[in-house]
Amino acid sequence: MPDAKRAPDGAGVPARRAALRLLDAVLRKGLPLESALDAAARDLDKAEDRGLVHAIAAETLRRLPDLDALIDSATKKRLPDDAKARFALRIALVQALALGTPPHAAIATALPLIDGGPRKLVHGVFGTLMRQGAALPDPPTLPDLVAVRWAHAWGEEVAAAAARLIAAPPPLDLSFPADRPPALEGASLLPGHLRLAAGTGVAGLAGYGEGEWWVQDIAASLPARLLGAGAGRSALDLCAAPGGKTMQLAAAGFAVTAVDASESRLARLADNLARTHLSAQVVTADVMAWAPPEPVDAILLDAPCSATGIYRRHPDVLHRVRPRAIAELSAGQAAMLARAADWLKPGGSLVYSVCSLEREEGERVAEAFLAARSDYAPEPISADEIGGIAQPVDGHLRLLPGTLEAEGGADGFFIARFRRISGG
Ligand SMILES: C[S@@+](CC[C@H](N)C(=O)[O-])C[C@H]1O[C@@H](n2cnc3c(N)ncnc32)[C@H](O)[C@@H]1O
Repeated sequence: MPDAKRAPDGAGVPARRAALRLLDAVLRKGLPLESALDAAARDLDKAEDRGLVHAIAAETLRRLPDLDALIDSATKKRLPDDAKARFALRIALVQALALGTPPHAAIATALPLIDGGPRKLVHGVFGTLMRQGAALPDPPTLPDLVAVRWAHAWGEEVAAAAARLIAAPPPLDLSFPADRPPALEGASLLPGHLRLAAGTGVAGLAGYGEGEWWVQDIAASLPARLLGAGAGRSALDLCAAPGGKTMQLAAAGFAVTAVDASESRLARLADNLARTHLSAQVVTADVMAWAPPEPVDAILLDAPCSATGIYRRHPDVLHRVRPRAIAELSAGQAAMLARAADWLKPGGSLVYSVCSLEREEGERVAEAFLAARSDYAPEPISADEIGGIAQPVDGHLRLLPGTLEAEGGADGFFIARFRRISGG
């Protein structure tokens, strides 16, 4: 409802209001950035305005501890975390210091967000920081909880690499059938992979409409590769949408059944298959309630997870994923893996993957699975299978920040492969 007392918004203000709503949805309500975007930007029609809203919110989330430290350095009394004045200052500062917005435009479009609140204070803090020549540090500072958790799990150097990788936008990785490389310039780190510069627009790129390739981080392309060639073999792709791995499996020749609980995400999977002229049987179902009609030769379970491994593209995970959620997800992953394991033929391979940087969702799930299932054995992954881009640990792949850093990095992932040795 329009606020009767509020002056009409000037140019650029609705996008900043939407950015404030989006940041509030992530930081106060704990919602994922991507799923909160539509509601937050509901009154913006132009794609460029929505793009600006996303850019402001995502960059604020990447730089939050440093933005807050600047704000705190210039206020006598600390502004509460959820104060509108703090949100408005974050939005103005991130634009002026990281997104190249002229400072006068950054503050002019942020002040109306305060609606009768402490405009003078916000104006004063912003002005002081600009006069002082305030800058954001490089690399950015990780939120304390994440820095401590990752340093504890993986060591200080990995946490430091994660901070370095937040500063630079990730490159654009494409996947395609290995025997049909697209005519594009880029670095190929594996067969069926091409890496293009960060910021490359997808829609205008040659071959998109023709379905010659799909966007997929190189780390996310590894699980399907580990199931090998598919001619004459059946595969279940569990938790499949939007279908990056389904397309890989179909391109490798598997007869794929792609299962996912989300209709909207499966609609994207169907579009992706149509665009790339690949085929799979698509099933809308909860993996915990569904079962296949007969056992299959290969299974890929890309389980729902905290997604902390994709913090570069989805920096909201740095702020909203808490240990309790990780524990709950881990229990769900273990239950899904136990169920899926009954659907594999003896001699078949099962790949379990999560885009998570938490041991609880990776190593711990794999260990507990092997301890509980005498019909399964590890099927160790070798570095040669993945072109040496990472070194397996105990036969599993653990991709940490720092992997391929000189080439632009890779998402954080855990991937394990098991072989069914009996039963079925
Ligand atoms: C990590 S994403 C999958 C990404 C996908 N494998 C790809 O490569 O494009 C996890 C998926 O799990 C699905 N999911 C979550 N819980 C599920 C359940 N109980 N049964 C089936 N799918 C589920 C979500 O809808 C989501 O699409």
